[in-house]
Amino acid sequence: MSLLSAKRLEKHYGHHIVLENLNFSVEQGEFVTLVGASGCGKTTFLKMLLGTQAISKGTLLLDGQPIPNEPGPDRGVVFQKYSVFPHLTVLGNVMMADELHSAKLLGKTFGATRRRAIENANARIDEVGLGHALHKYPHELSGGMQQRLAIAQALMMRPRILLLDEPFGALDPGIRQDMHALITRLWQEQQLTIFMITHDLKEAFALGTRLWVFDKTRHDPQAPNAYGATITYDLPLGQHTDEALSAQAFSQQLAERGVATHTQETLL
Ligand SMILES: Nc1ncnc2c1ncn2[C@@H]1O[C@H](COP(=O)(O)OP(=O)(O)OP(=O)(O)O)[C@@H](O)[C@H]1O
Repeated sequence: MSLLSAKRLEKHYGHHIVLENLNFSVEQGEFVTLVGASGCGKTTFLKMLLGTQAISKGTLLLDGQPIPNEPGPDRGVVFQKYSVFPHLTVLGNVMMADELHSAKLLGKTFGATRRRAIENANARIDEVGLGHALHKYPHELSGGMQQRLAIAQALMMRPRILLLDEPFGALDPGIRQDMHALITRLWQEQQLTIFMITHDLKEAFALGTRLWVFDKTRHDPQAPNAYGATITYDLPLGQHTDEALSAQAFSQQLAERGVATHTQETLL
């Protein structure tokens, strides 16, 4: 059985059809990169996987069961910005992920349970290379360090699925390379299944094992919200290809077919 699967999945906001006819199955350990024009519904898709947006039609299954319509410890998420709490230290931020979860089950944690949570938080913080910054606040961290913190927070509950919404979009190219190495290491070590939105096709090729392009196949100029985007390309990505060249060739192919994504602007 696939980890995640969808059949004729749709998402509407009122009369606005954002996504339609999504069909896929994803196995554990895949790294799916998602590209598509701004506003085509990529974040909405991640929110359905996270459980903060309900599906409108069709099926979306996790382990063969309808995906719960609330976030759970099996799914972690990192957004481009503002994922961390500004008034909490690095340790406080990562502990918060545990506290939010435990509070739902047991109320506040004490004693041995809390000590275990602190040990767990320290381990996650070390994993992302922030062990030296345990008691710093987010405003004292660089952009890259803040995203490392957001990743540690997302991994605190040991999720199987990690959802990344343009997590490196605001970072400088050099820092991005470091973050690519980090996310690749965590993906491999923790056997995560990752869905990552990016506007950078080179990044999509460099990190993913599979690339999805979201686009509309039907348009009505009189009613722009009548049709939603779907997955128009589902491309397996080789691990040993020249990512930059492959990304450029694919970008040209998209341009020839009139698929508008931001990615072409950066590549062509
Ligand atoms: N909660 C909401 N209620 C109503 N409409 C929404 C809601 N969230 C998103 N939308 C609309 O759904 C469409 C898809 O938005 P979404 O953020 O999923 O796109 P996106 O592909 O992630 O865009 P970007 O690449 O710019 O982040 C947009 O038209 C947006 O305005």
